[in-house]
Amino acid sequence: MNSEELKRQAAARALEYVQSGMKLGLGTGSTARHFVELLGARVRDGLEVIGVPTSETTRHDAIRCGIRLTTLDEVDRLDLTVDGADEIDPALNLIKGGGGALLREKIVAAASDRMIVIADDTKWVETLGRFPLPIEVIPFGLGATQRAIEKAFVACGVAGELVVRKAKDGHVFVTDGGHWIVDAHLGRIGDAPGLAQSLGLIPGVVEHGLFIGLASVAMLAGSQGIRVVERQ
Ligand SMILES: O=C(CO)[C@H](O)[C@H](O)COP(=O)(O)O
Repeated sequence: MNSEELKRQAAARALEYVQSGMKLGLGTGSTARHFVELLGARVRDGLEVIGVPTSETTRHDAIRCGIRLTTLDEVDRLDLTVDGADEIDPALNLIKGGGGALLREKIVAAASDRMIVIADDTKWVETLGRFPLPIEVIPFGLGATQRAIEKAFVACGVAGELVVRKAKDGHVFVTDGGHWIVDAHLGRIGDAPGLAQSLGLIPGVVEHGLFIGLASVAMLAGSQGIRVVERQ
């Protein structure tokens, strides 16, 4: 089975948790797109849900699939968010933001009673950090922000290169919120909650891709089937 089929299987399993009447957070990325497409098919069969997309890309996908949309200004809490991840550790802490949507993804996940992470099992790691950690920053004062990030790294016992993310056309990648992303190549993050806290205090850092304590369940698709891991 190829990786797209595995992602679709994980998405299909998450769909089993969706009930009519739910308010849903709709994630971003290739795995989340499978979920949106499968959800759209159920909506066309009569399932009644309303969704909040985590990116402009997902908003367009959801509209194409016939899913009714709302915003976090119009609804208070969401019942469930289903999203992908770049890395998942045994505590269900995540690295997200490979697709650049980490800010809206975190706002939506934090407004949800439950977050299900869907992925193929290559995303499962013992310790976060092999995947470069996305940090969304304000372009103004980038040098000062980067120096503050490096200081936080030293205090948290990690080190690695910071690279301003570029789009495919070679220009700086700009997020849906108009910010930039620096990817931190750390290799290993021993204390992800500690680093998350330190990065959150830096002026100029809008958000970072460490999702601590947000995911309740992970659905990991592999050649042996789907492993469901619940947060302890
Ligand atoms: O965080 C994300 C986007 O910001 C994605 O969920 C993450 O990058 C995983 O993407 P994919 O399912 O394509 O591997």
